[in-house]
Amino acid sequence: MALPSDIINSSLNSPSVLKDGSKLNPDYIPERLPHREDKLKELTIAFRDIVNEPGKSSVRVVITGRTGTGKTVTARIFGKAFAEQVKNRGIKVEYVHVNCHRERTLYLITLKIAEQLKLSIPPRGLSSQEVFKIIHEYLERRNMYVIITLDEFDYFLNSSPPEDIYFIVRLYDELAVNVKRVSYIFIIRDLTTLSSLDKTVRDHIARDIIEFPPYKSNELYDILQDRVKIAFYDGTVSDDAVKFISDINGFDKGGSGNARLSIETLELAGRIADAEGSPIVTVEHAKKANSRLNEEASIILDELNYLELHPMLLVKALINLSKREKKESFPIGEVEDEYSRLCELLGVEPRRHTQVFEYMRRLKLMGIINTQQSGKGMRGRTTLLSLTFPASQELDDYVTKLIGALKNSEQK
Ligand SMILES: Nc1ncnc2c1ncn2[C@@H]1O[C@H](COP(=O)(O)OP(=O)(O)OP(=O)(O)O)[C@@H](O)[C@H]1O
Repeated sequence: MALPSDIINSSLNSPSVLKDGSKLNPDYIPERLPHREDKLKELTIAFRDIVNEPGKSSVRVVITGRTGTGKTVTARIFGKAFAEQVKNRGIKVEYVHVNCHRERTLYLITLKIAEQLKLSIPPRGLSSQEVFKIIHEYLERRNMYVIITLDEFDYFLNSSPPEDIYFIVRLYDELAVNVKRVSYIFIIRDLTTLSSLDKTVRDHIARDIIEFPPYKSNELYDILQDRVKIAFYDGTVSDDAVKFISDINGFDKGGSGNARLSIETLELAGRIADAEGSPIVTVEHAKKANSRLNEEASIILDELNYLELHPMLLVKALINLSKREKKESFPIGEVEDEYSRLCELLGVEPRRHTQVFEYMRRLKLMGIINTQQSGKGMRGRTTLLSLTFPASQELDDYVTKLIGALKNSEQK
């Protein structure tokens, strides 16, 4: 039997298909952005007034789209490249990227902006408004402009007091200045978050909306091939493996269109090939990686087997809405309406509201749905529901089949 030290040594020396795994890291910023060139163009057009008429207006752009559609990476690449290009034209622009999920309050967001501008702020005693004033004075002194991306802005809208939302978006009502130096990119996964906001606030956010559609399989293929070139040794990844991953995830083929998940699958396929001592990543490795990553989803499929008819119809209502409206979360009222419609179609009596509420609570405990409060707009809060997994065709078929079986057994 081999000694542990021998095993460790030989494994440390064993060859790998990966030349540089960091290129598959979710935070890695690639040099090229296949299939997002048009979005870079749209962003440039939206922000070109900073160059044409500096200081005249504060640009606001919303980027929206499902998870893994390249919203963050595109904003980052745009910001950096835009700042570099306008420098050649004599305009100083800094790009700042803040994740509102990590920086959960207005105060923390403001500090993060100051930190990225390399501005030192006294640790205590200042309000967010005062920090913003310091930031603006700093920009003014240096005759600079800043593009601030507020990523996962949904979280900020859903969890902040209205006065903080008001402050950040209506900045120039609060700061008495002539030259507008701050512009924003708001990244919002689900646009329904905006609908609960007061119109005067909403109009300051949603001026220009750029949608990022889920990727099709040929698009994922190009994105993956780019990563294969920089992360793997030449010729170590079979074309079939890349094709399999892009087909399984391509939105046009019933997948979620998620580039992050596709890259993650590619990486895992590489690690599986290494673990098996294979010099090539084959389609089998890609399949294994895919099913490992889908294990969680399959646990959920198992859970679905135990649902009764009415909670199952609520799941189906959410699947229908997600597919029809190409969004992820829906106000509870909308889900109930779709549920009632389904009941009518099936000729069953819909359950009362309180009972539906109870089912939703249970579905949440089972990890099948997520609930979230919508923003505290003037029109009050509402609960937003979403599925914890993509509403794929496969899942839809599965749920439809289960509903049919439950309906039949009820009739017997
Ligand atoms: N067009 C593209 N070319 C190359 N890589 C891409 C492209 N689109 C997305 N990616 C990569 O896919 C991953 C996910 O992208 P990103 O984080 O930008 O998605 P997102 O839309 O912001 O997702 P989320 O809503 O979950 O935050 C990252 O590793 C990113 O580099």
